[in-house]
Amino acid sequence: MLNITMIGCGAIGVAVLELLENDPQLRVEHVIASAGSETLVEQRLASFKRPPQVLTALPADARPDLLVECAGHKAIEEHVLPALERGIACLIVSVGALSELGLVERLEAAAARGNTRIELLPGAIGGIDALSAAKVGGLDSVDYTGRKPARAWKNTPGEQVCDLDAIDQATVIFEGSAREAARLYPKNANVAATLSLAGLGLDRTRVTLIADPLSEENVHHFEARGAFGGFEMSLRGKPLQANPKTSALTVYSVVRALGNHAHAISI
Ligand SMILES: NC(=O)C1=CN([C@@H]2O[C@H](COP(=O)(O)OP(=O)(O)OC[C@H]3O[C@@H](n4cnc5c(N)ncnc54)[C@H](OP(=O)(O)O)[C@@H]3O)[C@@H](O)[C@H]2O)C=CC1
Ligand SMILES: O=C([O-])CC(=O)C(=O)O
Repeated sequence: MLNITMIGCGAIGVAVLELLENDPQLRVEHVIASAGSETLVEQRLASFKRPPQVLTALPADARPDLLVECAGHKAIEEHVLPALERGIACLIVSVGALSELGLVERLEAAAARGNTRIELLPGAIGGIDALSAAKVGGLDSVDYTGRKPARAWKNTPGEQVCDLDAIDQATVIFEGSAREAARLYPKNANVAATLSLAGLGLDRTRVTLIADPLSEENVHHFEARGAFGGFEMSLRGKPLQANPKTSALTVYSVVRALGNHAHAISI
């Protein structure tokens, strides 16, 4: 059985815990919450058969088999880097954090010192296997468009571009590089960063973000061209009720990745 520590217990974290409850090979022992949010998180976990212990930092003597981040960009610096230094393998969903200059190199150095690994999860998108394989032969272009219902762009710079409550048609709120998208939209452009890191890099991947009042889905579309040929994919994700910014597939992506570490056959 794998002993897991989970960072963050919001929309993704709670849904992952629900799905893992009956897996005898995976056990989340600790959940790391933001300081001051411990009681709230304990309440969220009250109905679980064996709720994980809620802490604000990994105890010095704790040695989980895996640490999985489901919290947000700041958690990478705060929890993932120190865990890697301690030799704990980490899985992360907040891939957009790697858009900060130098962070990729710091994560690699921490993992090398800890003799461990960091795994960037596909989250709300698919096709990362094909895109990163295509990169081996050389890519010419990768274009990504993220389209979400208008409410998913609340409390983002999109509010300065248009009135999200008043728009009656799909409106482009951002065009630029994946690096800039991930910086400006930390809760909405992790997919842009993931596609970039698998493909052409954060500065050469072109990103368009759209607020669409007529859509109920988070639609991720990308097109890649290169020596391998061409590849186009459109994924229409259902948003989580607990957080309309986040697609349900992100939860399943975490559960799949953890299962692949624990089960005899991985796919
Ligand atoms: N790769 C992908 O495809 C996707 C990635 N994501 C990433 O996943 C993150 C989480 O998504 P979601 O669960 O929907 O968001 P929620 O806001 O519902 O939950 C995040 C939880 O993490 C907690 N948290 C935030 N920072 C820290 C920290 N430093 N240490 C411990 N806990 C922390 C928050 O607590 P509090 O509010 O009390 O700080 C909150 O309870 C997003 O911010 C985004 O970066 C999301 C969707 C798709
Ligand atoms: O969940 C999604 O649809 C994608 C998302 O928020 C992100 O890319 O950060």
